Amino acid sequence: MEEIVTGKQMKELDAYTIETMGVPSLVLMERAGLQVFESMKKEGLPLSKVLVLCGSGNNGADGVVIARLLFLAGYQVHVCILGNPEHFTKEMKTQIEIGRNYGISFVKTFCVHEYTTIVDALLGVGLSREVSGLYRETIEKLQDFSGKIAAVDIPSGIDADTGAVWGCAVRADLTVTFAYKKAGLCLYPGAAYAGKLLTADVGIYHKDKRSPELFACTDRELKKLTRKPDGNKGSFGKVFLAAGSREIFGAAYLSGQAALRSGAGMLKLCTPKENRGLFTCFPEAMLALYEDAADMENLVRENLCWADVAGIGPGLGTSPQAERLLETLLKYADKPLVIDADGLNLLKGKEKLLKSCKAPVILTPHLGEFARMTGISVKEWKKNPLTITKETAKKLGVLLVCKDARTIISRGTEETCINLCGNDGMATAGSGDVLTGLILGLLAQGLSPWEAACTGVYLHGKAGDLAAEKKGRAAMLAGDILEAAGEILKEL
Ligand SMILES: NC(=O)C1=CN([C@@H]2O[C@H](COP(=O)(O)OP(=O)(O)OC[C@H]3O[C@@H](n4cnc5c(N)ncnc54)[C@H](OP(=O)(O)O)[C@@H]3O)[C@@H](O)[C@H]2O)[C@@H](O)CC1
Ligand SMILES: Nc1ncnc2c1ncn2[C@@H]1O[C@H](COP(=O)(O)OP(=O)(O)O)[C@@H](O)[C@H]1O
Ligand SMILES: [K+]
Repeated sequence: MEEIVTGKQMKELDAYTIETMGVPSLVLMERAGLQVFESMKKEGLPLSKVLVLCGSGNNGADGVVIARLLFLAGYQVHVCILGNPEHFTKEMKTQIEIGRNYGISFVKTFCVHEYTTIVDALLGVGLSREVSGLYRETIEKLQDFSGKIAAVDIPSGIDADTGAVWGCAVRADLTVTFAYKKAGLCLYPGAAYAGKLLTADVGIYHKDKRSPELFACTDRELKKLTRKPDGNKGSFGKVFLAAGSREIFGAAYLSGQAALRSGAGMLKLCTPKENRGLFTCFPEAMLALYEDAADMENLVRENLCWADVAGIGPGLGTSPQAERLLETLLKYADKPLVIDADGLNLLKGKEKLLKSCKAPVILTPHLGEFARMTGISVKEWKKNPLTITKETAKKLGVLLVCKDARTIISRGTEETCINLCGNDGMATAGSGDVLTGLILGLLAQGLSPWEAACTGVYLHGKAGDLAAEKKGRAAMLAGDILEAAGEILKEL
């Protein structure tokens, strides 16, 4: 997994490295500047004439280092320092003095069109208020700039914790962030302002390995998924999935296929009797058919005995049968239960039943479903997604997967997972059904609910990226994500 930090945590780590480990602040800064300089070259930014815009804090001081390194390498470079000299940090004063000794050019005014690349070192993780005055005017001027922009640590104007824009912000082509990704670079809109995001090691260190509060999955988590050579279909797990309705059949098919494609041994689909004929195209699935609400109790209890994991929701509809099915599952489930789509819509008013469920419950709402379920608007969630997801998970006593361009996963504890892969091609009908199936498949193979949710979302995102590569973001279908998930697991 990859740790992600807030601005405050980053400042604490900086301070620890400097004060406890004894690494001078200027050493960290030199490494930071060098990493940005090297990245700009490696990424092929046009460096024939560069302007470095610096603020009065240490982000600005990094900027002066970058200007010096460019100057020494023979590039034409100008530095413009904004901000009140009375507020310069001690490192900033030192860097200006060193820069003067080398003879780099400091300018007071500039015309953006003269430059091929601009380095944004105005504001870093120390941004503390709305951007106004000269900083704002300067950031607005960059909107007309047709060259490339490289941001130091974080695009100026982006909140390091939430990704929100403080009045206005720099739209970078490249952001080189130090030591850890900042939460604000992972959440939208900050993620969009960052452009290509690189994380650079500058020597930040902490003796005590803390478990991260916020993290993203990486391929390392996927590589933990192994098959047992002597396993059988029982040992790879049995999935019971209540999905599909008279009107909708495809969702059950996609979800069920995803459960099997992610490696589950057996699948039983619980669906209305009149759907029987439709499933001839899905011979791998067993069927548990129901006719009316009265059938439910025995059917659910028998199948819960058989299954290792249960899911409900994709294409389920909101009929009285569907509602009864959900209630019965909540009443009797003693194995992990995943609730998605219409299962979530039917949950409204059933908080008590949900809380009394003996099984670990995973809810996978997209933001519309989340808003209907909780009364918290999409706008409100987007302002503070990490905290709201955590508090809602805690309040409901569930593991919550809030699906969005950056899906957030919480079980109400201190640790939160954010997914950094995937793309807008995944905003296509049935994509969420595939995710439900993947999580079920991983649960069936023995992953804990937390591992299955975090790894399942990551696998889904990776599969979305592979599908986009093959079919294009506009043309890809949920079925392509499903197929790609299988290919990714094969590559492991
Ligand atoms: N040695 C280290 O620790 C290392 C640190 N590193 C680097 O340091 C950066 C953090 O530096 P930092 O803490 O000095 O904060 P920074 O982001 O420069 O901003 C603070 C300044 O901005 C000002 N200001 C704030 N809001 C404003 C607004 N809206 N509009 C206008 N001004 C505003 C604020 O002004 P004041 O409140 O004093 O008026 C203050 O002067 C970090 O991102 C990384 O790049 C790396 O080199 C690695 C080693
Ligand atoms: N812009 C995006 N970037 C990355 N992932 C996305 C984006 N839009 C949607 N997704 C992902 O696609 C899936 C859509 O799920 P959902 O809305 O439930 O689809 P459906 O109900 O049609 O099955 C979610 O996992 C979501 O995180
Ligand atoms: K910056």
